[in-house]
Amino acid sequence: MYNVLFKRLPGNEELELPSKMSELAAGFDLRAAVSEPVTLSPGERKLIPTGFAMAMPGELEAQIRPRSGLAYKHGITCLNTPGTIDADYRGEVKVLLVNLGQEPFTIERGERIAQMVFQVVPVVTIQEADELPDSVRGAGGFGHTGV
Ligand SMILES: O=c1ccn([C@H]2C[C@H](O)[C@@H](COP(=O)(O)OP(=O)(O)OP(=O)(O)O)O2)c(=O)[nH]1
Repeated sequence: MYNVLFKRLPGNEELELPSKMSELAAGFDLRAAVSEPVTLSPGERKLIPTGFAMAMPGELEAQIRPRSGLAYKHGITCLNTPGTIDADYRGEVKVLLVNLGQEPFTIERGERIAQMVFQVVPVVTIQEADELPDSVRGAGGFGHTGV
């Protein structure tokens, strides 16, 4: 169990904090903190504020992921999915949405636009090496086993 601190940014006191829509949902839904409705034309991308900043334990990251309903029905997704929120980031969490649909899409204040999933990040050290251990795959990749 991890405890994450959320701080509402000024002007967003009434906005609901990220929340799970069911007990076992993996993601906390994020709400748009836009001051007025924002429209994304087809192909357009915009950085949408969430109205909060946070502090999580150092071993965690948070991933910003699209909501499947918005993607399926309207072609709205996160351009940089999954967006990475670093444990030491104290700025406002933002969501980079893009409209891959055929129609303009308008985002209203408070609308659930994406979800945030927390993950433990393994501690990794980088060690330079002249040789790498053999493996069955070797250097094969990018479809070398067939499509
Ligand atoms: O969807 C996102 C992605 C990132 N961030 C914030 C939190 C994250 O910790 C910071 C930096 O993100 P990232 O490392 O992906 O960006 P960068 O392009 O490498 O920029 P930087 O040089 O600031 O690390 O921006 C968001 O609010 N939303």
